Amino acid sequence: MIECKNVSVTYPGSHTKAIQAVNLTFTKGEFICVLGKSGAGKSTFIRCLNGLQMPTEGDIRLQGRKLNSLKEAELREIRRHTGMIFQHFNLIPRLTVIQNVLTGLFGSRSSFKSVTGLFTNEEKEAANAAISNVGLTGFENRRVEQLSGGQKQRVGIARALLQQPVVLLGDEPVASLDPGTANQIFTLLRNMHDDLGLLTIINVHDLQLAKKYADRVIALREGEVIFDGLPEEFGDNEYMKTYGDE
Ligand SMILES: Nc1ncnc2c1ncn2[C@@H]1O[C@H](COP(=O)(O)OP(=O)(O)OP(=O)(O)O)[C@@H](O)[C@H]1O
Repeated sequence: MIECKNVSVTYPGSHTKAIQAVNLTFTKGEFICVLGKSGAGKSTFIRCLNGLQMPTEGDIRLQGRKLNSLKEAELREIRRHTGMIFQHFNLIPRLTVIQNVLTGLFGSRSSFKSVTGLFTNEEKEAANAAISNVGLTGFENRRVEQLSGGQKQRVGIARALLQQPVVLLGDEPVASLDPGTANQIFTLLRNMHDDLGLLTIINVHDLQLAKKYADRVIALREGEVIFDGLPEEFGDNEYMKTYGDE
């Protein structure tokens, strides 16, 4: 479904590669966690997968289509079916839960309709269904700034759900949450993944979460893939290689 061939990214003005020569294939149905120290390249990699960051070398193909040769409109179409959730939620604090969830439709609407906030009853019903799916019924008209971190991330997930995603990407979506809430969010993501048959790829700092929820673990170190395997194969040696100081 997604194929990365020799993918490297060098940021302008940098002498080192944020990710280097990454060769990976991801298929529908896989729930993958990406591990690595701060600065290992996890965010850069995730951003490459929805075309927010273009590789400076190599190719990424999504369902056979090469991302770096697509026109902006085609890229938008791909992003429309790629849900993305973030560490800091990327919500609009002064807007309500349902207004934030409806922004998930922006990718599929004309900019005029988006800014004027005209949504059909059908779209509002779909948003309410997504809100119910993440357990936030009753909060539809609450301003997001009044919610807890876990509730905010549920809004972020509902927004992604409304996009009817094929691929779900997460950039440290539980890094700002306490361990109990982080587990609840991962349970929700895993259930959603299983119900919808998604490809899910999530960056995470917490190895225990990766081991508990993922089918496959990938570890990056200084931009290189140093582990790609089953969670149970990621032992003490792999931990040291990923997080150790040498
Ligand atoms: N916009 C940018 N411009 C220049 N360098 C960048 C940019 N974004 C990231 N980098 C550099 O690229 C490398 C990888 O960063 P990246 O954010 O992808 O790592 P990460 O594993 O997600 O880290 P963290 O866990 O701290 O978010 C780092 O050395 C970082 O300083």
